[in-house]
Amino acid sequence: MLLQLQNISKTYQDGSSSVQAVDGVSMQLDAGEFVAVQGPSGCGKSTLLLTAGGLLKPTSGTVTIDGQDPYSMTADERANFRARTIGFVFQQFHLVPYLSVYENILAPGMAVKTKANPERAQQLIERFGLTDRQHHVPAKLSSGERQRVAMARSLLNEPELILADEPTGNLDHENAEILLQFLAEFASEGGGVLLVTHDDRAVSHAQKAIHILDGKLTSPATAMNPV
Ligand SMILES: Nc1ncnc2c1ncn2[C@@H]1O[C@H](COP(=O)(O)OP(=O)(O)OP(=O)(O)O)[C@@H](O)[C@H]1O
Repeated sequence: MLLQLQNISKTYQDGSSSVQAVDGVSMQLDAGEFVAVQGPSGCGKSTLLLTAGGLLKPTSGTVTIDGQDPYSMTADERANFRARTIGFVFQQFHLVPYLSVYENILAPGMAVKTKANPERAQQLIERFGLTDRQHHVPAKLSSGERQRVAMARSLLNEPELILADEPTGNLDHENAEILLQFLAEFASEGGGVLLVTHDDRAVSHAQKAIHILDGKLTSPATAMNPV
């Protein structure tokens, strides 16, 4: 099993008030699986994804990625483990504005010193149709191109798992389809994909859809269109 969440809860403490964003979520994801978690704004999707990705420690519960608990590691070990194991794709792309396409794609290699890999960055640039754009900074790109850069970057270190937070949120239909097909392809080649979204298009590419409401899963996984 690639990813396992056991009874995950996350409460944000905001002064004297607290918000329970995730409330007792358990789920698992196997290699080769593409699972979509769907729910309305504010229901805890991003919190769940950050927790699953070793970026936000849950208040209680256990996260296991590839047999390891990222929150039992030191911060440095966890950062290295994340960089080797997980690719992240976000709605807002999170590209470094002053780096070129090529440099943005190569950036995660810096986090994993043994894997900095210019050849792989070039292969990804070609695969994602960015050859003519590789020396541009993100501001010169379309939204679809920016998300393809983010997708290429997420693949640099050959992760086992991709975690995607509303990745189609800023894309038109054609670019959303391109992105979702890449995610489906990644899963069909043996990777795991966990996508959180309210976009029905995204869900139709997943093998399973899980619903979340007020921080709780509301339905068991149901089979969608098999990839
Ligand atoms: N850092 C924070 N501090 C306090 N409350 C937070 C924090 N981050 C999120 N929340 C609250 O936790 C709840 C869940 O937020 P979260 O962003 O996980 O939901 P979401 O389903 O991803 O929403 P959206 O689809 O709008 O991005 C919301 O009530 C939100 O206001």
